[in-house]
Amino acid sequence: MTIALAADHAGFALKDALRDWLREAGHEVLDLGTNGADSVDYPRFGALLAEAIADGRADRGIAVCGSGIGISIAVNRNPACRCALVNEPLSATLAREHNDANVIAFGARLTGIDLAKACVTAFLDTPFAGGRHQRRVDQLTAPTGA
Ligand SMILES: O=C(CO)[C@H](O)[C@H](O)[C@H](O)COP(=O)(O)O
Repeated sequence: MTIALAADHAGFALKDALRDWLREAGHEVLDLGTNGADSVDYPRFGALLAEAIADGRADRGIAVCGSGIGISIAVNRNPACRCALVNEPLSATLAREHNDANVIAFGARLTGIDLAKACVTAFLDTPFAGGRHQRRVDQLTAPTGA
């Protein structure tokens, strides 16, 4: 499984820490930037991450900005992505079980590295439950939304 990561300037340090931790654990990682504290715009990095999911370069994604809000909105503009903003591990577990989320987002100004690692572990280890949840996920991508 290849995991893509992207962040704006507010999220790059948490993104880099998660990238290094995932690589040390043996995961294939695609780092889409940004790679420093110079101010950049989260829509661009959210779109880069979403495109990597949509074209198959990555199976899962992790998006980080200051609050996690802006970049999760940006990722979710791409219909290939179901991005969940998470602040604690149960949300990451439910995002997988119920929503088949393929991207999670963090707010680096709100969530520390240890909590983020626990969320990522839940995100990577939890399968989609299917069943009634599949019907609802299908509705997310249906042309009418119904
Ligand atoms: O999009 C956001 C808020 O919804 C992110 O937190 C951004 O990282 C934030 O807006 C960046 O703010 P800054 O003052 O330009 O660093």
